[in-house]
Amino acid sequence: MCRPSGVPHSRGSAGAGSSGVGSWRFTASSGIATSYTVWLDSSYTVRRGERDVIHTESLSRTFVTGRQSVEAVRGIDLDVGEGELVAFLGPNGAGKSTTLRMLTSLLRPSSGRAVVVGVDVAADPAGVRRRIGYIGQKDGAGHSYRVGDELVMQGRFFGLGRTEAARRAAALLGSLDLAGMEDRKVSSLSGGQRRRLDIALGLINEPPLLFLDEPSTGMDPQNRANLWEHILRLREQRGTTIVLTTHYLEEADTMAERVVVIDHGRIIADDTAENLKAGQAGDRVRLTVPAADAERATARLAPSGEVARRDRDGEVELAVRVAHGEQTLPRLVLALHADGVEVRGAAVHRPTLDDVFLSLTGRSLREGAPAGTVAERSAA
Ligand SMILES: Nc1ncnc2c1ncn2[C@@H]1O[C@H](COP(=O)(O)OP(=O)(O)OP(=O)(O)O)[C@@H](O)[C@H]1O
Repeated sequence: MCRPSGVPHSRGSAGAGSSGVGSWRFTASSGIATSYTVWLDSSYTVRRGERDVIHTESLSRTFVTGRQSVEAVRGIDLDVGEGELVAFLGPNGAGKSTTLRMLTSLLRPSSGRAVVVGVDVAADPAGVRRRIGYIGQKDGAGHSYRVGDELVMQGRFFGLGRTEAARRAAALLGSLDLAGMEDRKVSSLSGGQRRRLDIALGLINEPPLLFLDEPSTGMDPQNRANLWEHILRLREQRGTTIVLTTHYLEEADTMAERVVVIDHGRIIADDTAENLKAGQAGDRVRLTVPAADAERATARLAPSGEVARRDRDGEVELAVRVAHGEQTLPRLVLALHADGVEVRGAAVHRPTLDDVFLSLTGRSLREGAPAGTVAERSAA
């Protein structure tokens, strides 16, 4: 386990109770921590919905390297209440990780402010770190340690008794598909296994506010499901507030109760996935008719909205956006039948978050997504 100097080993300043110590990892070139797990006052209790645990005002970050300047985050205003599960969704380079790193005090904002669990990130970064958990994109475990020892040690640093630390370690190893690897050295684990160990290290202290930067990237579906089971149980049992970034549209759609869509460093939408899909895209009804009936069918569909047409092999597929596809489709089919149109095929396409992004930006989230993430999931 890596423990740089300056990491507080003492009790937290706010809230009673003990605080644990986490591990840090620094890149040699920049000195910026790229992955760490942090500590919290273990007695810090969460009362869901009582207050905002995150509040930002015009939060911004510009990177300047040589003559180049990148406005990674441009004025983010965000409030997250206790117990919320929020996903940051956006294409590569949108500013998700930079936002997360400012919220976890790893990066100083260039302007604006962020208050996390009641503490200003710029004024008291150590105070923020005492109260949160963070699972970064890169591995944070000490490579020469054994897996079981690393986890128990981490639990002990958080102030857990040996028995409790061992109990939680065993439970995490089991549910993250690492059972039987207790005695293996971290360095001998595969990339995916190491990622799961990182997650276990981040969860062992059951922090009240947990940040996860692309937690499931690279995991197979089974391990992703296990991870989510853990996260959701933690939330249910402890009221943990969870903020994560993800490339998986499906993950944001089904797991997060709130999706914050980020593009070019700005929040461009912030709502439940259901509302985003209903408000931005609507359902798409597709009907296949003989080419000879296409004109009549188009005239019938036109009052619902713009009709898209695709010709193929003597048939025409017509598509139109409607508010409630499943209710609208039978009515449309009956009306077309009454008009003498032969309907050869009919389907309702529920919008995805990619449709929402497309409708907001004119671009697909799939463009530029890393292999195995948005592109693959969307194609499925
Ligand atoms: N240390 C840095 N120095 C210079 N530019 C940076 C630095 N960190 C991030 N950037 C730039 O800031 C922008 C936002 O990056 P960020 O990592 O926040 O995006 P992201 O939405 O998390 O992307 P991804 O999904 O690929 O992880 C990008 O253009 C990126 O190249």
